[in-house]
Amino acid sequence: MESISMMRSPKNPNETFLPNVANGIKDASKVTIGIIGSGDFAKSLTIRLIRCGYHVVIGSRNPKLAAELFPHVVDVTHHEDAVAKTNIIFVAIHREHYASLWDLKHLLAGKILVDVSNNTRVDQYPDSNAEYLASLFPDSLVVKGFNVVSAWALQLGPKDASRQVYICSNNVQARHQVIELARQLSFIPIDFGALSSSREIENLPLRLFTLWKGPVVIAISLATFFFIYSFVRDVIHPYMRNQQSDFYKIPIEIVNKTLPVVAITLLSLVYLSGLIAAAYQLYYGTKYRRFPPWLDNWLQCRKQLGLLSFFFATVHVAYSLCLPMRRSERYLFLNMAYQQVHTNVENSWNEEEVWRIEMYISFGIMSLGLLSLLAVTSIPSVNSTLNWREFSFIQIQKNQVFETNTEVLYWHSLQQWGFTELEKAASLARTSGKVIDSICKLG
Ligand SMILES: NC(=O)C1=CN([C@@H]2O[C@H](COP(=O)(O)OP(=O)(O)OC[C@H]3O[C@@H](n4cnc5c(N)ncnc54)[C@H](OP(=O)(O)O)[C@@H]3O)[C@@H](O)[C@H]2O)C=CC1
Ligand SMILES: [Fe+3]
Repeated sequence: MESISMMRSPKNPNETFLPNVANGIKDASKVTIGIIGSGDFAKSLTIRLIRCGYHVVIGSRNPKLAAELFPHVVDVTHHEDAVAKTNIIFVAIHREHYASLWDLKHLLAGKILVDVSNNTRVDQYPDSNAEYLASLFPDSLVVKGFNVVSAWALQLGPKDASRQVYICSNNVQARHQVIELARQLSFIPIDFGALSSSREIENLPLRLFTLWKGPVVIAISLATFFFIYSFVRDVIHPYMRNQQSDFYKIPIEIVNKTLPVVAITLLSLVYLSGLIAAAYQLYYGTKYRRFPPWLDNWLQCRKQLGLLSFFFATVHVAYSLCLPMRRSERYLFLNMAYQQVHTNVENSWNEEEVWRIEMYISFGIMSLGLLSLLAVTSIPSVNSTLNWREFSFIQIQKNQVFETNTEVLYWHSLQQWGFTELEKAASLARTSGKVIDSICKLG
């Protein structure tokens, strides 16, 4: 079968490798892909390439030993031999070993070298691994890519893992060939432009929930604060004052009091950032001025804050549904009934209280429904089915209804907490927010 190795080796590095295919790699069965290294990544990539119909040649320091690890259809050979047989070579070894390929420099000239390496720390070296490879082999066409897929994900196939791969190179043709190859391997390639982006691509797998850190810390801090406040107010205070032991309230009641306040506060933080951004633009009279970094970060975290709010609200609903199941609730209910009989009260119906609670519960359920809708539309696969107008409709219209519900619930929560002063402050903040919002709309 014809392989790339049989083709003329290009003298000019800017020349395309696959002269018989105008738009990159078209017929996989005629293409041989080289891989240097026989480790985990090399093995998984080989399996994926073979499944997609490619020929694979492995370059190893010890081909005899390495051959046992690969399917028999794979050509496992020495580095020189492997490099001579192909024009697209994946460098599946660690950065520290790049220099060991120095002797192959003349053979690698004009060939595409795909750097798949990762580091163990963000910005570990002054230059990225791909830039370092390019500096070692200036006559080769270095392309960065595939480092965000693990060996495990490569083997599993496209079903169970993230499909996006980020690709960059200073040579446009080489970049497009690797992009086409990624597409044929069922990945979603994302063109990151020049090789200078490789540092960013190499840092991607090392990021650990970057956008989640701030919101999670805020949520935990709020939860801790409100939990302690509630514990002191509803358990410690009655105990110190009347020796009344209400410690049974800790696992459910105190937790359930904390959850909705955290949910609503987090949701307020989602809207507050937008209001501050609007005020900032009004103050400077332009929308072209960059927001300060803290506000920029806050605006970027809105989705995470919203989802955390949804989480707290959902858990609150589950806790609330369990409230009547508790043994303590049954005792309290019976005691209340007895007290009523004792004091000869036939009907303790309180119209105002009944209406208030009915309304709160109804608003609560509606808010949760709307919050679920917002959470669902923030899922990328759902989000991508909406056009910009539909998305704004859901975000703006639903938010407005939601804000009204939230206000009622906020009021209810704060009343429960006895935050009279805070209540006034919150009301003032909301009113000023609305004024700013209206001015923005007029503008
Ligand atoms: N494993 C993974 O999930 C992922 C790995 N990567 C990247 O892929 C590259 C390979 O990773 P992985 O396969 O896990 O690593 P392994 O340690 O499993 O394999 C590395 C290979 O490098 C070769 N090698 C070892 N020492 C030297 C040396 N001194 N000189 C030349 N070659 C040497 C060996 O091949 P031989 O003995 O045949 O020469 C070895 O099999 C790394 O850069 C890694 O960052 C990227 C994404 C995910
Ligand atoms: Fe509630």
